[in-house]
Formats: sequence, structure tokens, C-alpha cells
Amino acid sequence: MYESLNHNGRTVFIDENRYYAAYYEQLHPEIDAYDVQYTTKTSEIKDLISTARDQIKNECRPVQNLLFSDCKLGLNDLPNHVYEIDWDVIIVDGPRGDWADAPGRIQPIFTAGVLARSKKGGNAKTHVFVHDFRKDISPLLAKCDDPKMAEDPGVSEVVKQLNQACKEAGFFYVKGHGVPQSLFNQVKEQTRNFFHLPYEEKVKIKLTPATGYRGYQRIGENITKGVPDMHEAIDCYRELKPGAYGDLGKVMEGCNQWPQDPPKFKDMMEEYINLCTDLARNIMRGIALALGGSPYEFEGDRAGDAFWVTRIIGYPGKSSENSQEKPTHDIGCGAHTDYGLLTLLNQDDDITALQVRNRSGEWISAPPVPGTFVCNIGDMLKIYSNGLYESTLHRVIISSPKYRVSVAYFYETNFDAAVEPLDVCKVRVIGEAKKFDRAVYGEHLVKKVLTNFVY
Ligand SMILES: N=C(N)NCCCC[C@H](N)C(=O)O
Ligand SMILES: O=C(O)CCC(=O)C(=O)O
Ligand SMILES: [Fe+2]
Repeated sequence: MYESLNHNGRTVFIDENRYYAAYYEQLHPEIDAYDVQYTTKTSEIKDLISTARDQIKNECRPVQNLLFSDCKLGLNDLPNHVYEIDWDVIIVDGPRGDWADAPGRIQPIFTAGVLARSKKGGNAKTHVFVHDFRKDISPLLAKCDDPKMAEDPGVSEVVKQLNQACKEAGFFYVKGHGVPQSLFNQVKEQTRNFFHLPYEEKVKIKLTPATGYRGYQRIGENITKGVPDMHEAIDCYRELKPGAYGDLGKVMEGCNQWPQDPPKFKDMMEEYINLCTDLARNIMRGIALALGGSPYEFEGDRAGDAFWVTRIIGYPGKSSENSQEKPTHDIGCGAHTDYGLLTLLNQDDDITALQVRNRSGEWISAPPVPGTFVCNIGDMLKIYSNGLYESTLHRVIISSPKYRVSVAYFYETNFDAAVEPLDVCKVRVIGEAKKFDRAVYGEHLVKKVLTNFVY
């Protein structure tokens, strides 16, 4: 990649592992690779930032020659010429920062900033890209049962990031989520095993109106805006006691239908769903704080008895030698928004297919990041937030020949919740014409489910 992007220029690669740097140089003789020693720890982040602020006029000046600098945030042991070149592009994609003793990216980020600002050769810009978008929500999870969680600095950092992500993108990746990696990956593996079975086997748990729309649907059976989606799926919903929500609940009444094969599929999924429910409730506490409310805003009558939906999905590959049915087009799932509060998506590690529409109307890929959930906001949270947060349009486009699986967990409000903007949000979007009508979640869901299939 570096070679094709860089025409007659030079590329320097920096890594904290001396052996890796040497190996990299061997692989790419046109690149110079150097090793570097990071001296920070992510656990010191607060001190480091306040030192930098105190020293902004002295050691940690934004424009300076780092070779002679004592700023703790700067890297000063790289080869001299690295500081002298007017770089066009700097990419920061390391080192790791996901545990307390990890170095974190504060040194490369600070250094890149100084190099960009300290150019000698006129006005040309240096572009700095920082790859660091995964939200580690573990500080929030650690304090989620503490009513004073908002006062914890780790929690308030997560809340700030959630607010920014929900406002700007409507989508974010979550790590540090506490779902064991083995289970996280196992649900995808067993999903793959299920869809690999012959149709006769899968159709034993067929979805019909009589099953409360629970069970297996073949490729093309789900419809989005009139177009059949090129996916097969098992749909599951929280089970409702008969008559629980009167006529409204009737459509969704029924028992989930679990396959016999793979064995223990039901047990695995129920364990997974329970963990997702806890996780989503806790992320919603963070989002409640982000909206300026109490952490428990989405409990009680709103989502204290949360309804949930789980879709276990398989997408045939493009040339589909690996699937029983040929896809007739490449739309795995047409553009839609999700219906409830928050979606936790566990997608296959090595295939990019999910796309999200940004505020300028462009479709942006949301590639898999192993071990993380992709989260997005649903229609009910858009209403609660009075439109401060958008329920983002997304779709799945098939371009890989490989069969792709994903497991989407949807955390919703109470089935009978009457949803309207929170008071704290009405205040925040004052003067804006946008105002949302009240919606009853169960009505919204039933309306969607009844148009998702033609029976
Ligand atoms: N429960 C949720 N969110 N399901 C999302 C499925 C989106 C596709 C569906 N055919 C539609 O048109 O909505
Ligand atoms: O499979 C995916 O990546 C997304 C699925 C999805 O958006 C949905 O089922 O609502
Ligand atoms: Fe979706």
C-alpha cells in the first residue's frame, strides 16, 4: 500500500518491536523501519495531559525541535532525519492502549502534531490520521451500579465519547464489553454451522405468523422497502405471556424456535442474549448520562422491562459456490433503521459488508473489528433524544464470495412504552422546529414485522 500511495517519496515505519521493524524492512526494502521506545502508560493519561497543558509554553510547545525536547509526550529518540523531513502524511496506528500498562498513543499523536506544525518548507499541510475509534466501555461497566457513577472520571470519559459518537455518527464500536471472547465467536461459528445445513433441516423451524414471526426465513423472504433481502435468518424475540399486551401483543406471541442441530444452540444463544441484555442496559445508562439525564432514565416504565429482538443472519457469498441458493442481487439487507433503542452487532471478522449512511448522504463501510460490537441507535432513542441522536440508516452489500454471518441483538423499550422526547432533551434542542410525535414501541414493531414478510 505504501508503495502505491507514495510516488518517489520516502516512507518511514516506526514500531516498538525491534524485531518486527527489522522484519518489515526486509519485506519492504523501499521503506526505512525504526524501532522506538514508548515511555508512557495509559494509566497515566490524566497526569500526562495536565503536564502537557502546564508545559505548553515550555517543553511541550506545539512548534519545536523534538530532538532537543524534554517533553514527556514527545518522542525524541528517532533518527535525526525523521525530525527534519517535511512529512506529507503521518499515520498513527499504534502502539496498543487497551490495558493500564500499555503505552497508548499519546506520544505518537503528540509527536505527529509537533512534526506537522513545525515544518520548515512553507505552507503545505501535513495530514495526520489517527486510527483509534474503538470505545472501551469497561470503566462504565465497572461503575454501572453506582448511582454516583457520573462523578467517576473513567465513566465521564466514556460518556463524553458516547455522546460524540451518537451525535456525529450514530454508530460506534465497543470493546471492553465483558462478553467472553469464546462465546462471542462461538455464536458466529454455530450460526455458520446452522446455515450450512440442508434447507429441509432448517425449515423445520420455519417462521410463520402462527409462530409469532419467530423462526427460520429463507433467502429473499425478508423484504426491505419492497425488495427481497439476500439473507437467511432465525428471528427471536423476548417471549410474551399470552395476553400480556392485549391485541397489540398478539401478533408477537409465540415461543422461540431453536434448532436441534447444532446441539446446545438454544443454551448458547440464551446465555449470549442475557449478557447482551445486561450490556445494553449498561450502555444505555451511559447514553442517559450523555443526554444529560439520570443514569436510570431508560429504566422503569421506559425500558425497565426491556423487550429484545435477536436476528441470527447468514448472507450467501457473491459467486455463492458456498450457498444452497443463488443470490439474485447484491443487497444483503436493504437500507433501514433499527426499531428500538440500541443494536449490538456481532459480525464476521474478515468480510466488510455493512455500510452506514453519514450526514452528507455517503455510504461508509463499517468494517469488522475483531472482538468488538458495532452499536447503532434505533428509532426509539431518536425520539427520546428529540432528534439529538439519529437512528442511522444502514444496509448490507454483498461483495465477497465468502458466506458471511452476523448476529444482531436489539435492545428495545418496554413493549408498551409510549415514547416521547425526554424533558432534558426538549430543553437541549430548544428553538428547533424538529419535534417528534409520541410512538408506542409495540405498534412500531408490529407495523414493521407485518411489512417485512408477505404472508
Ligand atoms: N428488528 C430489526 N431491527 N430488524 C432489522 C431488519 C431490517 C430489515 C427489515 N426488512 C426492515 O425493512 O426493517
Ligand atoms: O448483518 C449486518 O451487518 C447488519 C444487519 C442489520 O442491520 C439488521 O439485521 O438490522
Ligand atoms: Fe439493522
